[in-house]
Amino acid sequence: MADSAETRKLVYLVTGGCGFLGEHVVRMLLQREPRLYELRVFDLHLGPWLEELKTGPVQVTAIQGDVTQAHEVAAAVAGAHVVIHTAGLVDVFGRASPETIYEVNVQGTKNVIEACVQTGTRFLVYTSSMEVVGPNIKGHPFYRGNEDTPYEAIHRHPYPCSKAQAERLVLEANGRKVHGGLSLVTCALRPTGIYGEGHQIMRDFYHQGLRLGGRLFRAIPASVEHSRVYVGNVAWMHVLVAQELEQRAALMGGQVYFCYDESPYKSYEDFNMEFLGPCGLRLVDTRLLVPYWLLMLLATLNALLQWLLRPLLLYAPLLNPYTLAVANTTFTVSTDKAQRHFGYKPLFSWEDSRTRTIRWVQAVEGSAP
Ligand SMILES: NC(=O)c1ccc[n+]([C@@H]2O[C@H](COP(=O)([O-])OP(=O)(O)OC[C@H]3O[C@@H](n4cnc5c(N)ncnc54)[C@H](O)[C@@H]3O)[C@@H](O)[C@H]2O)c1
Ligand SMILES: C[C@@H](CO)CCC[C@@H](C)[C@H]1CC[C@H]2[C@@H]3[C@H](O)C=C4C[C@@H](O)CC[C@]4(C)[C@H]3CC[C@]12C
Repeated sequence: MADSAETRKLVYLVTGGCGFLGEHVVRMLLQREPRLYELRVFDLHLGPWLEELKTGPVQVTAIQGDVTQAHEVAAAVAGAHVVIHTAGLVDVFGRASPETIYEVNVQGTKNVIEACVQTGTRFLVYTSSMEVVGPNIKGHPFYRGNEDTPYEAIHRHPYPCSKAQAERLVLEANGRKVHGGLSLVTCALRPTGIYGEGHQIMRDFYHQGLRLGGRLFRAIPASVEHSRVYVGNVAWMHVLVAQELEQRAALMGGQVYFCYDESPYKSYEDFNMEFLGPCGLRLVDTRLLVPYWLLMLLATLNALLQWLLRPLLLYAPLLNPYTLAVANTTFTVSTDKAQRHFGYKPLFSWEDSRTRTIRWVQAVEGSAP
């Protein structure tokens, strides 16, 4: 497509644009949205990599800001055509207080919605999560489910509760009149566990394996399957939704879409080994599964230690009763809703996604944990 000033007229805002997913969304927009005139990247912590993007044809505006501050959000949103709201506090490890998680995930999302209404921005894409659905506190499996599969979505943990509340707010806002009299069009994307370049938890597992002499110990039975999705495909879905919302407002407005691709269904650990294996780690003899009661004991002990040590230091290991429950419950998605509604096809094959992630883990090798 011609790269003329006439074709470039849209202003996009990406909140959380310097996070794991946000950075991929930002880069994907620059590659795949030829109508882009200005790209605003809003984050609490701006990445130095943004500088290198400022030399291209699109005006990249870095905005250091906090979604919990309504005036900062309103200033960033004013004049934007589309907002992609990925900013969030992703914490299932007890690093932040429940109040802070709600403040960022729920109040932050309210602020984004109100800013759209006040300033006349019509298109809002929200990054929700599979956790809005499950796994639930009863540990019910969600097997090859889609957006319409009945499931008891009951949660206690602040992260899924906050994402569920925020998603509801976004969907309820669909159709609200914005400044200027037109209607707001919103929708929510629900990624399953995202992986790929920049995935902090993968990095943590890798360093843990190195510390254990190149070994990881299987904790979860291989039969417990999870859906995972490559970050590049999640970013691509966000860009496609943003591009299609105007033309297909009646169909897509107020809808939710799981994020999916061709990544295989596997247990969380077996899936991670697809990348960590080629980087020299091995999962110790599959017959020597750590017994579940022992894991539960360790997880509970970790939670207790976290509570006891809180006045002195932050102790937030990967294993706690909540992460154990999530890891130990099947949650797999099988749907084609995104394809039917806006023509989504994964941009990256499983082989591409795997190769890119392995290359990234190999580059992480030697870097500080
Ligand atoms: N990582 C996953 O597996 C996964 C899966 C499903 C959904 N999600 C959702 O995707 C989104 C992005 O997650 P991620 O994995 O990239 O996390 P991340 O922590 O890497 O990115 C979140 C970004 O939001 C920013 N942020 C946090 N608080 C902010 C605030 N108050 N104001 C402005 N910016 C703030 C952070 O600085 C960070 O750059 C989140 O909304 C998360 O709930 C993530
Ligand atoms: C029992 C441990 C022994 O190896 C393994 C613990 C693994 C857990 C740390 C992760 C298992 C499942 C992950 C979650 C899932 O992939 C989906 C998510 C949704 C998203 O919105 C945020 C991240 C996460 C909650 C993700 C977090 C890490 C796990 C609990």
